[in-house]
Amino acid sequence: MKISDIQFGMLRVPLKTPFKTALRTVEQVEDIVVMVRTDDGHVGYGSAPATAVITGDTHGSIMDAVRHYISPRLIGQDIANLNRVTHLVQGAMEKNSSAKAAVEIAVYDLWGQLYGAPLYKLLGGGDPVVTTDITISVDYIDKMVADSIDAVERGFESLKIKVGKDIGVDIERTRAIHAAVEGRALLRLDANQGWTAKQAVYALQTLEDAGVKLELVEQPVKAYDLEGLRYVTERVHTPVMADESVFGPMEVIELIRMRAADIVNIKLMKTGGISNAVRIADICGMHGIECMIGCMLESSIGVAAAVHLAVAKADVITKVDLDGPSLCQYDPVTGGVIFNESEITVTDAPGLGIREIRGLVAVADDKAA
Ligand SMILES: C[C@H](N)C(=O)N[C@H](CCC(=O)O)C(=O)O
Ligand SMILES: [Mg+2]
Repeated sequence: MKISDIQFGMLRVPLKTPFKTALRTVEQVEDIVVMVRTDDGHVGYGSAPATAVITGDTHGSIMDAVRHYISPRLIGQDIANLNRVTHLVQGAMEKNSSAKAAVEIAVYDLWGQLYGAPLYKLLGGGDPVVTTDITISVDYIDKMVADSIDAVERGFESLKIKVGKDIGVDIERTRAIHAAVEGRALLRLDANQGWTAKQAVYALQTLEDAGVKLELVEQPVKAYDLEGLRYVTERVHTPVMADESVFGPMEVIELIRMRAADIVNIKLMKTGGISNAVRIADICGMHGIECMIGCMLESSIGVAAAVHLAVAKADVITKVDLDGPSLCQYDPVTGGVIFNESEITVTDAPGLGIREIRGLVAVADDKAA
């Protein structure tokens, strides 16, 4: 099974409600879909959103990276040599993690198809169901409380509450949601870099003193501020999770060396795909550090790959934030992973199991090769 061609499509899916964080507001998912074709007629699917404020990647940069740097190295490569192929993807250029992720996801899809096995089984197997949280966008307090109650009534047992806009209002937001859901859901805060280290300690200690128990706080300070992250981790009882501060394995090793956080958020769009995500899970497992598997605001194509990884690495990946598809008005993908609110189930279809993607629009000059 040799790679013969790589093509693109654009997939847009409207959200149920705007997605708002300290970094951005988005009204629809917009993914570049990568289709890797082989000489024996198979196609592997991958995708990447343009999360420029986090990864630096745009739709244009994703397509340019695949077209001019990654694709020329892959044409003619045999999918059976998975490690060689992923090595070529990772070494094609610096950064551009979303482009690398989209291609790697498609390659792993083909690897599963080659052996007629679902990806999670090739990655080690596991129980085929995972439970995700759901994001509560940062907004007026009443709106966030209403969204939280609605999510709990829909069966979500963990809420990922977006904060990081205004420290005083963030404390009030969290207290109001805590009071409204009355222990019916775990509360995770994600400040998306919106606080200083001192603000974070103040906010978290205030909430702790008020009896607001949080499962964790995600990325309280700027991505580059590892000292600040450690400052917070050392001063609060609430477990601190690194998200934007860590992309690949080397950054995770440094984070662990510094003891800067308690938990690591693995996202395929940061790691450049599955090969480095597996490495991170293994590094964290060796050091007794728990991981969350997260996603960007993206469609069920890329998230499906993250679900397979979560199933196979459930010993280390103990927390799941794969709610991208749940935030969409519909799932354009047929086959593969089944997203049903908080419950996500992998099937035993080969690879990712994707049979059809509705609404995929061709992009001009779509040939990556
Ligand atoms: C969608 C997911 N629950 C989430 O919140 N991810 C964000 C970044 C998503 C984005 O801006 O596209 C995060 O964990 O920071
Ligand atoms: Mg985050």
